[in-house]
Amino acid sequence: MPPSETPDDPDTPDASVVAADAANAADAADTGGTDVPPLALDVDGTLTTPAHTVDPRIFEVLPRWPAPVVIATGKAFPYPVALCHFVGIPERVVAENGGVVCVDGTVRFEGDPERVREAVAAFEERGGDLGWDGANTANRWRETEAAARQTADETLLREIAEKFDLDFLDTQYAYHLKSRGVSKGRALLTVADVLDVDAGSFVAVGDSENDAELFQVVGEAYALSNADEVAKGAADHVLEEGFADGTMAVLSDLLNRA
Ligand SMILES: O=C(O)COP(=O)(O)O
Ligand SMILES: [Mg+2]
Repeated sequence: MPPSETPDDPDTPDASVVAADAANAADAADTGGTDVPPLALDVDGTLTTPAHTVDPRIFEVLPRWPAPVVIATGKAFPYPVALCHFVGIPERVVAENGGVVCVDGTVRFEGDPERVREAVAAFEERGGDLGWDGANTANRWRETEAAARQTADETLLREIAEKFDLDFLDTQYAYHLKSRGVSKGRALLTVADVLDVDAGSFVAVGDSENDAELFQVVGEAYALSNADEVAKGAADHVLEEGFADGTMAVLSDLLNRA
């Protein structure tokens, strides 16, 4: 098993130590004395293990983080909401690559879902298959864009995206068709506005081309070692560690710096 798959690898930060540092920083924040930044965290490839499961260390650290934590993902709306719920942090989420923004009791939608529906219909008319099973949980609750399994016909999807003036994204986990201009970055500006926090004060961690615009609006951006070239090119720092190991290393470092 490679080191990045073992949560208690001695080279990666110990969750209880980072959680204790976060709790101490939260105490300091209560008395106005910490510079721990707000976070914008991608999910797949960032809070997960190479086996696609959520790394349990985040359950210890994120609830104690002394500044806002925004979960920013390409997944459909219910997934990050459920993650926040079960981690025990406020529902501050960007879903569908920026198509949905939910923060502190408000929800906003971006993009043109009708055009995406038409594009998917055209894709299917041409014999394309998004690749999901009958339950279609990947798209069932999707409000603004469409996701396809990476078994889907990429060439045809790209052609359809072009024809309908949509963006095609490959996140390493799925293909997406989304409205142009919609992005995790634009969505974070909305979140920051609602929270009345400067977007430039956020630190972001991510792994794919759908994180590139996010990296551009935050103050400091980290790409994990498992990131694609677009994400690495857009980041301020490229980490040696991958997946949640890398994210934990960033969080530990941010607490030590504050
Ligand atoms: O839904 C995807 O394709 C990837 O999701 P992510 O943005 O959380 O990595
Ligand atoms: Mg990702």
